[in-house]
Amino acid sequence: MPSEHRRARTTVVGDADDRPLDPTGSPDPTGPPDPGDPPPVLTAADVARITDRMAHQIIENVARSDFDAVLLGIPTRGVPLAHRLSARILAFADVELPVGSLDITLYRDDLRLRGVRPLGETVEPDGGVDGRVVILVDDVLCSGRSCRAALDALTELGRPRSVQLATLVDRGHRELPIRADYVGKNLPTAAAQDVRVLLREIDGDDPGDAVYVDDSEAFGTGAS
Ligand SMILES: O=P(O)(O)OC[C@H]1O[C@H](OP(=O)(O)OP(=O)(O)O)[C@H](O)[C@@H]1O
Ligand SMILES: O=c1cc[nH]c(=O)[nH]1
Repeated sequence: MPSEHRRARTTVVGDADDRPLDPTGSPDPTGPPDPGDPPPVLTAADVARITDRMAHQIIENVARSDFDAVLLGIPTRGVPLAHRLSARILAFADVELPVGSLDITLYRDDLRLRGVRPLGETVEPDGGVDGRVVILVDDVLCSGRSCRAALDALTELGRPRSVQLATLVDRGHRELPIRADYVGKNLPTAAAQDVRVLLREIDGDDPGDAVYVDDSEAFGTGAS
């Protein structure tokens, strides 16, 4: 298993793609880097297909608001996902939703538990957030604490008309009353497992996009 890649925990989402996963993985080139590694639960082709479906769902929904919506990625991997969704929405609907990013580090309720972390970047989307539909984008939804922190961080940017949440994977294990409006894949997982999302913009082309479910025991802490 490539130790340089982040270990994450998960279960994925939707009007989610709930088709059974192929336990043997797929022949997609996004295979595990080491021969002994388990295959990814989602390959690059799966991630692309899921992203396209989420883009269509967002189009259907924000059309009701005259597309007065922005996508705000939560660092780290929510940011490239937000850009991908915007690009696919442009391709499908010929509408360009502005993209920004929202650093939540200082709003987390576990700052002391997690130790020092570098600050991420907050980038206000073109036109700001006031009075608009803000779609928070993240790669994994688990406890909901990151989303809660994002809602607090968002108050620094303005007062949206409404806030929605899009996540590539919902692994359950919620600790707060938070749900996603757009779920790529529901991945039921044990609490001790980690869902690890790799995206080529952050993690490079080798192996490229992939989602793994790891047994945290096998990898030490289980921290993402
Ligand atoms: O619902 P939660 O339990 O809060 O978990 C979800 C969050 O955890 C991961 O981020 P992480 O804090 O590991 O930071 P990273 O994105 O920079 O890796 C993931 O990217 C989500 O943002
Ligand atoms: O990225 C993450 C966050 C929480 N839990 C996971 O399994 N992965």
